[in-house]
Amino acid sequence: MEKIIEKANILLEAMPYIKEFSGKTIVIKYGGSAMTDEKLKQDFIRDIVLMKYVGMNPVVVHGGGPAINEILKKVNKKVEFIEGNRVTDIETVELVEMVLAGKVNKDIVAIINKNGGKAIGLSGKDSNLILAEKKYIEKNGEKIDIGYVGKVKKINIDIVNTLIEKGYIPVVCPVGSDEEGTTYNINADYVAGEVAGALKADKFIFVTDVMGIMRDIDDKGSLINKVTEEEVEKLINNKIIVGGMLPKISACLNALDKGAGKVHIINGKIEHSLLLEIFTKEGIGTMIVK
Ligand SMILES: Nc1ncnc2c1ncn2[C@@H]1O[C@H](COP(=O)(O)OP(=O)(O)O)[C@@H](O)[C@H]1O
Ligand SMILES: CC(=O)N[C@@H](CCC(=O)OP(=O)(O)O)C(=O)O
Repeated sequence: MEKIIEKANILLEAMPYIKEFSGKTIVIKYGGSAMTDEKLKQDFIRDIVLMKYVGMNPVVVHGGGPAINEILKKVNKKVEFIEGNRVTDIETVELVEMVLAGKVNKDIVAIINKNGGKAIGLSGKDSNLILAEKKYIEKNGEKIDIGYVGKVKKINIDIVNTLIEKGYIPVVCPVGSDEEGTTYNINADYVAGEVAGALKADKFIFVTDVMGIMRDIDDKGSLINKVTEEEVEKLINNKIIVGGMLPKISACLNALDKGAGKVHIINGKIEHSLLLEIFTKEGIGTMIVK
């Protein structure tokens, strides 16, 4: 009996958060590194459906870096990143689109639907959601060409709003095109930041494979619970924040600038991390503030 009463208490604990976020938009960036365990993936996606059932409006932007690497290895193509962006030749961009808009996107959509949600998969090409332009990397005063890598020029968010209004869960993959129809591979963190900004999302959550921003990757105790823009700049200059965390930080700050509410980075390798972030006072991971 006590155990059952305890369950009721746990449900009640969630009530203030259900109230706070009911009707609110929550953008979730689901990183490829957090998708690799099938059980965690199923649980994670079920939690998104639960959010919808209690009245929130989740919007998913996903990556899939490891799945792209796998395909590239199979066809003996080199995997190379410069400052968090994949060097993407014409053959690679076709494979990226196949993997992200095809397999990865539709897997997420199918799991949401299997659990009773109504998901719609979108690439940036659908309804011109992501108008892209070629991105160059600036390094030591030089402009480096990394191929078919894009940056977001404009987000046409109408289709996402329409889907939310109709009760769907939009699932967006980071492939876009320019005015001529050229396809670009875009880092999913940047796309998520732009989508969160365009929606003025009440919450924007990065789900990745580390606890959050850490002072030392090997020391769980070094997790930073809350960080300001100024502190983040110091951490970048001191090379504490490097690699895959850099585009996340830039996307967080961009989203905050454009009017997103609370921004968090959490660990998708912890069971039900999303629910713990949303439905508990303590939350988990790192919160980024301006
Ligand atoms: N200070 C830091 N704290 C935590 N992670 C960091 C930090 N600096 C760099 N990272 C790296 O960022 C990675 C997350 O980015 P990434 O691999 O691109 O994930 P995703 O697929 O979720 O986008 C972590 O696995 C970690 O290696
Ligand atoms: C240009 C660029 O780097 N695009 C990324 C797109 C996928 C992605 O961002 O996936 P994660 O979120 O899992 O890292 C790539 O090709 O890997």
